Amino acid sequence: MLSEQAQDAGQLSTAGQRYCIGIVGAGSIGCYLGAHLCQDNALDVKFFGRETMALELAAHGLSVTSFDHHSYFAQPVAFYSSLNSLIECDVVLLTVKATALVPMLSQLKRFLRPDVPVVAMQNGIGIGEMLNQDLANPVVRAIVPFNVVKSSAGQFHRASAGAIVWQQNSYGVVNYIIQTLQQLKLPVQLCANITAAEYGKLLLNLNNALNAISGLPLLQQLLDRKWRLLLAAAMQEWLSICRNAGVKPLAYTALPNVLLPWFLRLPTAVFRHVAGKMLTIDAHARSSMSDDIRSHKRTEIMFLNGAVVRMAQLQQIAAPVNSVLVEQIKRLESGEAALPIDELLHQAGLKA
Ligand SMILES: NC(=O)C1=CN([C@@H]2O[C@H](COP(=O)(O)OP(=O)(O)OC[C@H]3O[C@@H](n4cnc5c(N)ncnc54)[C@H](OP(=O)(O)O)[C@@H]3O)[C@@H](O)[C@H]2O)C=CC1
Ligand SMILES: CC(C)(CO)C(=O)C(=O)O
Repeated sequence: MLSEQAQDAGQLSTAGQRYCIGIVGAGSIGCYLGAHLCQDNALDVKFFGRETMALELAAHGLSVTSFDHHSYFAQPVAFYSSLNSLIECDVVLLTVKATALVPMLSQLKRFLRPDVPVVAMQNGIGIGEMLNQDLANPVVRAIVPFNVVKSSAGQFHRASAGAIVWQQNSYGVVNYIIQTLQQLKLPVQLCANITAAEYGKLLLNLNNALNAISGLPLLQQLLDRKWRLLLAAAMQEWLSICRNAGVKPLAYTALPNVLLPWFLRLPTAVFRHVAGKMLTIDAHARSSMSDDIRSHKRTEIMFLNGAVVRMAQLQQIAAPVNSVLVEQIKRLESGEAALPIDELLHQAGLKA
């Protein structure tokens, strides 16, 4: 049964079955989505992740909040630091970072039943292909457009807006999850052309590296024209590659993608005015790559700006701006400082 709030919104059915959902990689995105799904008593939600997270959720419960004031609390949370219980799952929401996929694959192969759909929620391109190469299970892609940050022990906060894009699919359990989230006021969008959805999200994620290099909160970084000039140039490179590849990236903002670079180059006062609602983002939000750098973790750079550089090489064109960004993130990963913005603009051949 769904909670009262969800029941009010319409009819859902599990056809009498109690679905068991595995959230594999219970961090920001996994805990945020999992807390929503725990509101539905027809679902048995199991979280798989690190022991430190298990202890944290045992002590504090799991709560989620959002910039739009929707909040949920879940306790007790069924948390496992070993993956053995994956065997019970009817579906997996795979929410580890893209960098953790390879070691995770062997575990999934070992414990998952072969018919169980795996929903891959990573940022980046080529994720579905990578999983399909090594995993017999069906893979469904889903793309999260909003930002989630851990705000305190056991608490995850959605800091920006947007509907999760789900690849159209025929798996009853996946479609049940989609409807449940929608009824719990977490917007969803179904998409037949998942390549377009991935490519469109990558356009926005090109800012993850810039945000990490700047060390600033997203809002502050976006309100600085020098950083926007770099982002506009990085986007321009990716849009040219998409055009050459014959893919029209899905738009995640109110503006058409092709206008984004122009829009970013506007003077800040005009940008702020025109952006209006597009800048609905908490003052403290940062990209997930910025969080990785601050916690000394490996970043997803090779799945983002690194993928742009690889595709540019395949198309035999240059992507100097994204190459500079990859280089800078590698510096940060190895503990060196990144170059100042004026130097970056210079290296990228741009003038402020
Ligand atoms: N956070 C955000 O705002 C957004 C994130 N995304 C994307 O969603 C994906 C997930 O990101 P996010 O939730 O931020 O990542 P997190 O790092 O917060 O969560 C992943 C969790 O999985 C754990 N983990 C990794 N490998 C294993 C393993 N083998 N066994 C158990 N636990 C494991 C990690 O632990 P440890 O760190 O110790 O390895 C971590 O706690 C990424 O691809 C990201 O780009 C997309 C949109 C927004
Ligand atoms: C939501 C967004 C675009 C925020 O930067 C993101 O995908 C991330 O942080 O990884």
